[in-house]
Formats: sequence, structure tokens, C-alpha cells
Amino acid sequence: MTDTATDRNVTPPAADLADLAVGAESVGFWRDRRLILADVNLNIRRGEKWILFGPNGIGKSTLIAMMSLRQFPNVGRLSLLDHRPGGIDKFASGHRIALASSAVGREVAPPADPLDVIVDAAPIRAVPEDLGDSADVVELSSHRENRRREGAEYERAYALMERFGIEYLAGKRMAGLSEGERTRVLICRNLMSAADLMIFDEPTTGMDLGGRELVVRELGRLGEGDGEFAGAADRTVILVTHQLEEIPAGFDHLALMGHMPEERYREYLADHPNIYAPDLGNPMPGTVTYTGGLEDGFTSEHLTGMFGFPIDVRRHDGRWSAFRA
Ligand SMILES: Nc1ncnc2c1ncn2[C@@H]1O[C@H](COP(=O)(O)OP(=O)(O)OP(=O)(O)O)[C@@H](O)[C@H]1O
Repeated sequence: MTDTATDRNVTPPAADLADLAVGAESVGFWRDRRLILADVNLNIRRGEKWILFGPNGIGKSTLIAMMSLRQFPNVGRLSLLDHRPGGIDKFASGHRIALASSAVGREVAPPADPLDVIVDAAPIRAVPEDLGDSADVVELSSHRENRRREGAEYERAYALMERFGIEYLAGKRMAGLSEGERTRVLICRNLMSAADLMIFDEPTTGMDLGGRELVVRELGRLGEGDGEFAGAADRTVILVTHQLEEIPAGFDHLALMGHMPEERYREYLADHPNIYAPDLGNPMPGTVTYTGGLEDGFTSEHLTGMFGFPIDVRRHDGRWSAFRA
């Protein structure tokens, strides 16, 4: 796969840092004597809406974990929002990045009420002490101390649940939810936040056809800045998906991931003698192979190269699809 767009995408000038939501420069990550990601270069500017696409096991969730401060690169530089590489403080600025993924779903306390899980993502605001007994202030029933939420925040969270057809889950427990229900709760949680960088990792996991179409429509409203998203044009959104059918409106940037060719991998190892003792029996590391527009990225040639059999890519009425040719 040729990737001239990627070449243009490397090494942001320092002056442009404020404009970047994500700046990955030669990022690499390894675990258990295996280089999982190598030489990842990716610049995502504030307000852009990106699709991250690639085969199973290529490292998409690992890369997303780094963008959401859950993992850190072993090598290379990663700038997030307006912070220099490694400069963002998870505790001070973690709320500026929201991730909806199955990994996040596994971390939610099993007894938690889905409504609380969604409300909990709202920006923290100081509640004046003299409102302490007001009916408009609700004591959050979760583990966090000294955090109170206003009734309006519960109303907004409940309205989000209604939009995603899960209002009947308010008052239940996360532990009892089906996979599709849990995914919907996590999407609502992301939308409840005021995060500057919003990441959805396979947001239709476990969803029926109706649920999938609902998510595509709602993320399309986010992508196009419709309705309540109108004032959030500088919000950056990254969507990881396996299905071209699930690409919402407004998402016009694409990063493809693929395995680093073996020859380039050997050169890479020769250039980085100190970083890693590889076991060459592992798959070649994942890397970003293309960045650019969807039309130039989702070509039959690229997808055929990615999966090793002929793939026919189509676009009809703004929706994408792909089938074995
Ligand atoms: N902490 C870890 N320790 C060891 N191996 C790991 C670790 N995290 C991920 N891996 C491996 O790294 C590879 C990339 O995993 P990752 O989940 O990032 O891929 P992915 O592209 O998101 O895959 P999928 O499309 O299947 O969700 C996988 O082969 C996985 O087994």
C-alpha cells in the first residue's frame, strides 16, 4: 500500500501543537517480547472526525488505549490535546478524553446503576453548599465522595437513554445488561461528557440492526455538528470500526492500519537496537499505512491488500459497503 499521505502526516511543527488533538510520532509499543505497534505516525487536528480501520489484532485498541491515557508508548512521542508528548496529566485532564469501548465496559462496577454510570461522565461542577438540601441536587449513589449532581444532569442522562432506547435500564444494575445494552450505556456516557477528544471503539458491538442504525445516525449528528452538537465543532471524534456500513455522516478522515512489511521491520529493528528483544515468531507489528480521505483510502486495492482476497467497495447514498468480489 502506498502512503504518501502518511509521509505528509509526520512530525508536527511545535507551533501547531495547540491545533493537534493527537500527534503520534514514531510511536511503538511492546508487550511479552512482541512488538505490537511500530513507527506509528498520525496527526489528528482539533475538530476532525476520523475513522480508524484495520484487521483484527493489528493494534487499533492498543493505539486507542494510548490516546486515552490507559497505556503509554514504549518508544516515540505522543502529544494529546494541547500537551507536549507525555505532558498530559491523567488526573487533571483525563476528563478531556472520553472512551467508549468494551474494555471500559469491563471496568464499570457491576452493581452500578446505568443512569449513574452515564451521569458520572458529566463535567464536574461546583455545587454551592447552600443548595445541599435542595430538591434540585441529587446525591450520587456511587463510590465517589463529595460529588453531587444536579437534577438537570440526571434529566439529560435520562434523555440520552431515551434516544438510545434504554431508558428502561435506569435503576437496574450494569451486571445484568446484555452486550448491546451495555454498549448503548457506554455510548450515552461518552455523549454525556464534554470531552474534547471522544473515542468510540467498535460502538455497535452486540447491537441488532435497529441499534446499529441508531448509532450510525447519532454519531452522524455528532460528525456533522447537528442539534445539540452544533456548538462542539472543535470536538475531535475517532471511531474504530470493522464495518464500512457503520461509517456515519461527517467522518471524513481515515487512518488505515496494516502489518509492517518484514523487510521494513528488520530495518526498523536495526535502527532501534536498544528498544526491544523481539521474538520473530510473532506477527509483524502494526503500523499506520494510510492517512487521508475516505475515497482515496477505502479502495478495492487497499482492502484487497489488507485481507488477501478481492474486495469490492461501494458507496451508495452516502453509505459505504464492502463485499468479497
Ligand atoms: N497487554 C498485552 N499483552 C500482550 N499482548 C497484547 C496486550 N494487549 C494487546 N496485545 C496483543 O496485541 C495485538 C493487538 O491488540 P489490539 O486489541 O490492540 O488489536 P485490535 O486491532 O484492536 O484488534 P480487534 O480488531 O480484534 O479488536 C493482539 O494480538 C493482542 O493479542
